[in-house]
Amino acid sequence: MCEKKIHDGLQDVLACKSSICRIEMIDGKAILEYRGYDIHELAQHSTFEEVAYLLLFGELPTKSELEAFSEELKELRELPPQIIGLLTHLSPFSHPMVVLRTAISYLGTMDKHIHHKSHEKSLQKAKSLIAKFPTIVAYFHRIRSGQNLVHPSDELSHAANFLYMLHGVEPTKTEAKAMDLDLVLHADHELNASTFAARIAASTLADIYACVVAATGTLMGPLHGGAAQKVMEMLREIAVPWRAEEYVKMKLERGERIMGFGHRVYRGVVDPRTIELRALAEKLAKEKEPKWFEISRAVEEAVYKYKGLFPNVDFYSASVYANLGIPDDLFINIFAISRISGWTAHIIEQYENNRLIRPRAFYVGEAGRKYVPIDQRGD
Ligand SMILES: CC(=O)SCCNC(=O)CCNC(=O)[C@H](O)C(C)(C)COP(=O)(O)OP(=O)(O)OC[C@H]1O[C@@H](n2cnc3c(N)ncnc32)[C@H](O)[C@@H]1OP(=O)(O)O
Ligand SMILES: O=C([O-])CC(=O)C(=O)O
Repeated sequence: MCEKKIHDGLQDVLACKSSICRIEMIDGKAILEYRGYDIHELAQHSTFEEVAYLLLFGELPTKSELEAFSEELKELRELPPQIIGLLTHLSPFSHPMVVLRTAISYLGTMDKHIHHKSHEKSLQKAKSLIAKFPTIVAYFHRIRSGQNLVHPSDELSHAANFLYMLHGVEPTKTEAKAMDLDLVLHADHELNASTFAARIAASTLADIYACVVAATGTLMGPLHGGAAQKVMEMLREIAVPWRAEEYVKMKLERGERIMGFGHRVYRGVVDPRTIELRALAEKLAKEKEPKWFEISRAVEEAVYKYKGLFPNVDFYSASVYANLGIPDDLFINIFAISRISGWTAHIIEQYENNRLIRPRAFYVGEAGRKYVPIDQRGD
């Protein structure tokens, strides 16, 4: 064991084969593809429903396949009354990500075929989870803020329907498009921590709900999906663009991390999603509140100046969500609403080409100690 190299944080370790998401650095530029399709093209032309289909089935849908898939999702949106009951019983002060993972677990108790892992059954469960995530998040938010539930609309897309259920009014075209684009950009990202957690659980042949709970819990951490909420806290603290440089300098001098910057894979290169999200944040800023985007730009410049780091996917998401009227503590949930499509695609891939994931640790503790009976250990 001693001579073997320890891959701290599993950096650059290839842990499995996958045909879902490709990240490659070519000529100093990052390429990101879902199932071989470039993220910029998907951002420009596709919808979340199309991308979810692509991730799950491996191919872009035909028009009729997309219609059927979208209809299926619509039919699966409503929650069983037991889940609504659960949402009303949970503390309104719980973090909505804790609520989401609790609701997923509860959904598992209601699935009579929880352990079935055939391709067809797993796809069915995946579609149900993708369809229900926005409803869980929107219902909990309305319950905790004492508002009536807004039931899913059959007329609206996945993204537009989420905003409708959350706010109780139909979003404008710009808002619906912005939400949809954000969901497209967050849908998958290879072996990020939450997807890896899902795959580890899947590799034990645990049920899909257990895998998704593992992923949801992992996404919540501030070094992963939790960063977007922290970014918003930072933007609020900075409050005006001219304070950004001084704030960043002070944080870096104290050895603190700036949330929404740095990435395990995109080192010294721009995350392609940032380009799309920055443009989206700018577009919304022109039509709505410009402040968050202006502060974000100033932070981006300062972090590059003092640390040479680029923003990651969580950074501009914050100002996009703020301008869509989404409360700060729902930011991670929005990530999950999108990423459930990637998680389930990876879980299915793991089930179908499985080997238990079980690395080793390099032991650094004491060895071969002699057991001392408790009455001989002193006080
Ligand atoms: C959806 C997502 O999960 S995207 C990531 C979201 N997370 C965040 O935004 C949290 C802030 N970012 C970070 O903490 C990190 O960049 C991570 C966790 C994303 C990646 O961590 P690692 O790959 O382990 O980065 P690592 O620790 O090797 O950093 C390399 C160098 O950049 C610095 N660095 C990395 N991120 C940051 C940051 N956000 N602020 C300040 N310095 C940073 C490190 O201090 C280190 O500097 P040094 O070489 O001078 O010591
Ligand atoms: O890939 C990662 O480590 C984190 C990330 O950007 C994501 O999950 O979208």
